[in-house]
Amino acid sequence: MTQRHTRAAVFSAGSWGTAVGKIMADAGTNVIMHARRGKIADAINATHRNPGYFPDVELPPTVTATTDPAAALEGADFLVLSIPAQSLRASLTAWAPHIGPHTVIVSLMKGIEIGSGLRASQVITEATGIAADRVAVLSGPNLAREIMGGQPAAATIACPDEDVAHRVQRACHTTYFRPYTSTDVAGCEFGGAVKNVIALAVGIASGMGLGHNAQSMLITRGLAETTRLATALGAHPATLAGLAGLGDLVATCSSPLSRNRTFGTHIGQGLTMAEATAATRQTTEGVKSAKAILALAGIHGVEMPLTEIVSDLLHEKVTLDQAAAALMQRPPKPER
Ligand SMILES: NC(=O)C1=CN([C@@H]2O[C@H](COP(=O)(O)OP(=O)(O)OC[C@H]3O[C@@H](n4cnc5c(N)ncnc54)[C@H](OP(=O)(O)O)[C@@H]3O)[C@@H](O)[C@H]2O)C=CC1
Ligand SMILES: O=C(CO)COP(=O)(O)O
Repeated sequence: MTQRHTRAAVFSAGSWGTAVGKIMADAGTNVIMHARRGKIADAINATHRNPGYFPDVELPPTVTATTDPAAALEGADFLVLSIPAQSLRASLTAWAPHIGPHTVIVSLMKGIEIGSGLRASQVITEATGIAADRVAVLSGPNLAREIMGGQPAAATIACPDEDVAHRVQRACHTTYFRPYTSTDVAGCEFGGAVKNVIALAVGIASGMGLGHNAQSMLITRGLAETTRLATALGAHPATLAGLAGLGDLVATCSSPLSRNRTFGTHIGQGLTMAEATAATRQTTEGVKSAKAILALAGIHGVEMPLTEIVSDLLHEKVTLDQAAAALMQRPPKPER
């Protein structure tokens, strides 16, 4: 008897969805991408390339595409979700009726929902009624463009059910992609969401012409405030020192491939929010999540001075010089 191939439905065919679709196909899974646009789905089927995001990279033949959510989800072992975090709840309302009773959900999203303050995995369980132990999170230093080029990378896969995390790990393990497992879902998700805000801060500093000392200060103090928030909300501090915390923070804050860092650079160079938004074509989660993260910090009494100043800059409440002065002139304190 021939063994049935594992099947993954990847929603949607943007940068990271396409890269994870390729990883899973390279790991031996049959992948079906759900694209919003028929043009993208048709091109993937006809040319094995995604012309909207990576026209130069050939996808394995086991990657196909559709615009029909029911067809994509039929018989899926995994539903991989990779859309902007703020659109997740509304999208799930349409997709949830097609999710099978045993399908494992894998969230790739790095954002906090405005209004509810929920992490993506929490939005998924709330919007679909699926139990948390069927929802895994994949997070780490994973710039999609590098991974599409076959460059080595690692990530953390977190799920309260270790067996589920191991299943996802097996489905994503390739010669160039090395996933580790964890049960600390909150730690992974806060690491991923807050680092986008810190990458905005580092981009702003870089755009202002500030040097590596200033950028390292922001990365390090950014990690301190990420850890404060995450641990106040139940995360393990070690997770924030791992791939989904420090690892992702370093990659995103250092690389010109990061959309968040690049957006920050535009702001630091003096572009208005409208101009920076117009210059950015892809998802920039930190811009939206800053507000939600700050609200969470307020509720839980956690000090997040960098997130606060980035949020003020994004809402054009302070100038760049005022923001820099406000951070440097905070009262002296012990390092923690
Ligand atoms: N890119 C990266 O390197 C990484 C990204 N991530 C995270 O992955 C998530 C997705 O980001 P990424 O793939 O980069 O974003 P992209 O902007 O590259 O792609 C977004 C995808 O979502 C679709 N989409 C956009 N708006 C909506 C909406 N309102 N409803 C439903 N679908 C929508 C887009 O469709 P269409 O093409 O038709 O517009 C596209 O397929 C984010 O949370 C990000 O933080 C995590 C790790 C790495
Ligand atoms: O999360 C990422 C890398 O791990 C991608 O970062 P950007 O969304 O800033 O491009």
